[in-house]
Amino acid sequence: MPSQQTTDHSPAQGSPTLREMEPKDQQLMLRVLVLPCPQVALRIRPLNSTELEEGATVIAHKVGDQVVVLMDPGEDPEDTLRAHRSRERTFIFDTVFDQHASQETVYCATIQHLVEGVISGYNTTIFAYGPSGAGKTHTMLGVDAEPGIYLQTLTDLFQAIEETQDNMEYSVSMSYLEIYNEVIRDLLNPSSGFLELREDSRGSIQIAGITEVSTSNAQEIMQLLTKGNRQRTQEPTATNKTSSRSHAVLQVTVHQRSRGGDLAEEVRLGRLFMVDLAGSERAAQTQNRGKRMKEGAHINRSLLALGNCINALSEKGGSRAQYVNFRDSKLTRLLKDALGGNSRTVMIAHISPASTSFEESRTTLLYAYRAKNIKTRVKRNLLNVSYRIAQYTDVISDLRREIGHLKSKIEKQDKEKKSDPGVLDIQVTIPHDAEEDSRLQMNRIRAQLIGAFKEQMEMRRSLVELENTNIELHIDMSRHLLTIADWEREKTHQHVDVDSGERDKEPVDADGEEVGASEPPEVALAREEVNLLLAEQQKTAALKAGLEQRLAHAKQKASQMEKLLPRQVTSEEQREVLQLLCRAHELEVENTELQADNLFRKNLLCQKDFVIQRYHQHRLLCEQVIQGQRQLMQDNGISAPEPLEQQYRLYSRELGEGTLDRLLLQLSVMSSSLQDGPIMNVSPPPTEESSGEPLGDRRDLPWGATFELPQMLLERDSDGNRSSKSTPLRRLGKQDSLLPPPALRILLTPPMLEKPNAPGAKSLISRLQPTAALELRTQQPAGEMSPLLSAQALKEMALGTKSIALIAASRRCKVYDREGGCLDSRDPSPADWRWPHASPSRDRSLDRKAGRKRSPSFTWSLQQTLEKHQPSVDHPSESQLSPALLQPPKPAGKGLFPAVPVASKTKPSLSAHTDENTLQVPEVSFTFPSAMWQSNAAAPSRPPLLPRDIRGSTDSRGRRQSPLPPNNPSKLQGGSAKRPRRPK
Ligand SMILES: Nc1ncnc2c1ncn2[C@@H]1O[C@H](COP(=O)(O)OP(=O)(O)OP(=O)(O)O)[C@@H](O)[C@H]1O
Repeated sequence: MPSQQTTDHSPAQGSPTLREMEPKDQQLMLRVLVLPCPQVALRIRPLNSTELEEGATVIAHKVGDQVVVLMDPGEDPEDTLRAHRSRERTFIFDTVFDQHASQETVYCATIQHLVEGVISGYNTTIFAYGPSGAGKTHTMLGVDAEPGIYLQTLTDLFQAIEETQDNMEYSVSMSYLEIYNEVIRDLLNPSSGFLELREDSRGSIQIAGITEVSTSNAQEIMQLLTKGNRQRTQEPTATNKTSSRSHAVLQVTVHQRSRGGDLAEEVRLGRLFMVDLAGSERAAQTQNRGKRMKEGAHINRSLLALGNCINALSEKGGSRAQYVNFRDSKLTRLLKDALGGNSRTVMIAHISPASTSFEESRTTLLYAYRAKNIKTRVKRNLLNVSYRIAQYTDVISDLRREIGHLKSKIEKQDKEKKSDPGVLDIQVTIPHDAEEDSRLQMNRIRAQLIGAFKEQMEMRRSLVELENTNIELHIDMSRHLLTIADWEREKTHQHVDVDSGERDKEPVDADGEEVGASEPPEVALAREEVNLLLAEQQKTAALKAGLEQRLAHAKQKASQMEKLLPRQVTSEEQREVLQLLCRAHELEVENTELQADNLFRKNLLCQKDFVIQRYHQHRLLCEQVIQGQRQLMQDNGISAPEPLEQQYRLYSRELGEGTLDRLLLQLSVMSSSLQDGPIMNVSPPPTEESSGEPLGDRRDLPWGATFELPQMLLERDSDGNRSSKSTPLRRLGKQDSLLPPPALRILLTPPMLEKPNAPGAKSLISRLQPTAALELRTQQPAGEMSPLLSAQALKEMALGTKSIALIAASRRCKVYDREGGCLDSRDPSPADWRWPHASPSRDRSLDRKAGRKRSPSFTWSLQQTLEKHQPSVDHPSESQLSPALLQPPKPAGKGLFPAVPVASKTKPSLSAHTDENTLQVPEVSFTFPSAMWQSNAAAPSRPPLLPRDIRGSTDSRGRRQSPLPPNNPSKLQGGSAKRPRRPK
């Protein structure tokens, strides 16, 4: 019996649903959760009356939650000749539902967990597939007593929206269409005729002229759907009395915008497609004639096109490996994103259990099974996010300049008043109606000035917006240029292959034709788009130039008005106007600073999200490559050299421990906290009095950012699960919690500051750029705060920067040297297991390398921080880390490569594990060894951090860690309590 293996992508049993999670965790999930391929479920409907009348037997059997066995009714059990060629098939899906499954069960197991993603800006597609009469419309639409997926999804969607409505502004719109005989009809406005499909500049599919109805609740949508459904083409066929002869697509679009007067707030756009496909059918069986037959042919053609796309996409390498012809039918064009692009997709295949439907069921199962191998790349749709912090810094510096100018004017007036008391006398002698006139004139001028000021601000904002548009166009253009470049490269490769006599390896498209000769349609489209985008860019540039001219003119007018002031108003009134202007400018500066702050944060998060996504993709690719190569080596009996084997074991171990996943999780936690906490303080630097601490040490900190590590970060266990009850001591009770968090790398890209020398901008710019030092504060348990680091301390740390991994590696080697071969007989020779970069010369070269790679960012060892702030503890990092840290590595399972001791988990960065190529995230890196969390800088008398019961505990993979005497520093440090020298 051929069994077809698949991986399980169904939601983990017992894991909390998004709604049950803490809000921060929700955010985390929504950012990190990526479904690598469609979730495919199967639903088997009950036998219907016709089938029973025909005497059909049940041949589709659900086995467990994921397996279905389809028996061949034509098989003769007595036929020994065919005994080994059974047509019985076993298929594994993410979920299998039998005739007893309720609508709710189907919904909860397949769709529910994706609903929250839609409101966070992810695209989601649900489609029902199967032969005619298999139950697709029943699953999607349902009946009043048992509503289907449409209503349940929408109810949950609106509920989720309601729950987050305080912070977000939503607008939901829907459209409902059918594809009948390859034409698109608007089911909400059937009189609009046939509609066209178009691809916008972002590559997403749009339907020109479709009716978009704004709705506010699920019931309203259901009413519209019922109305639309009446318009849907339905006819009785031999297999179904109410057969849908078209593909119906319900599209719900959720626009989400953060509340508040943010200029360039984030706008998320989530699209939910719910597709009830027309039933596939066999012409011979349906006995359709004439119109019905033509419909059937169209349905089958579009489903065939869909099948071809599924086949092409599920080939190894997916859409990159071979050309996927989405353009073959309207259906595939519409579902392009759902299948191979940016969408979380759920396919629910339907079959009848009847023996009379064996062929349909078999082909449906094969079809659905193929869909499981499709890979999609899911990303969140974020719009209008401005990255132009530099623009804001310009505006701020302009405003600051104006404030300075106005203030100096006021001061000048004050001086004049003091030196010429006659001014006062003049004022006193002003007659009453002249005073009234003057007041009116004053009001007029004040109104004019404020109007001019507002106008200027509007123009400045529009300029920022235009600049953003420009950037978006630029990004779009890069995307298309990349498509073209990819194609050109592919073409070159093809030529090279042809030249080297590998012509027969040329890729073929879905129809088996060679694609080497002609350009694929998306490349042609990309070329068209580039031209359009160029024209758009020119238009934007012209608009920008016009606006800049108007702004310059407005500025000139305002300054003329200011000059006229002294002639038109009395000195006291003029003072008032100037003060008012000053105040207005100050408020605007504050406002703009807040916006810049907000943008900076968003920028940071976006970049981090992007890095995570890319990194995740890269990691998956590496895993595939490694596994593929290992398989190849195994198949061909090639044995890898020992060092390579060692590295592979280390790699597998990392994978098992989920180190990288934890890293991703922590980054996401960090970003959640960044969203809440202050990131940068753009207000003027604190004075000595206001900050309450001497300025001496901080004056030279150009970037006064304060980072607070979220408590949550400290309260995560090794699996990333949050434990609200965990306390430092409680955590100590758990071996895993002793594992120090992996390196926390925060990507901080200095904003593109176009005019760094502009007066006023300089201070903000310097604060935006993490170029010199950071004030680092960790949130200690039980409210203890480690002291802020002074600039001097930071400088020292920066000077003495060493990768903690190098220190740890070097220590291990030293300990090994001191212990002089105390490894057991299975241990390889020290040279075998010693970390290659443990030698001082190697250290130096690595350090140089690291320094080169990371410049101008900083990696500093917090161990030094501890040393600095904990002078009474002889060597905090060693006395507080697991004793196993200081042990020579023990051999792993089979004994060739040493088990990485607990200490190795203190190695904060990927680069610390091996000296092979590592993934570097250039920019600012913080390394937080566990000692940081476990130290008590303020109270050196704290009891030893490693309780007795932990010392002999097991590691995360269940291996025994050898215990070491806790209070035998001489043993720990090779007979000397001296601090080991750092590698140079
Ligand atoms: N799980 C089920 N439980 C009870 N009845 C069902 C179930 N699935 C389908 N049915 C019934 O079977 C009949 C045909 O179902 P349905 O119209 O949903 O099929 P379909 O796949 O949409 O067909 P077509 O492609 O021809 O439109 C309907 O009367 C429906 O009520």
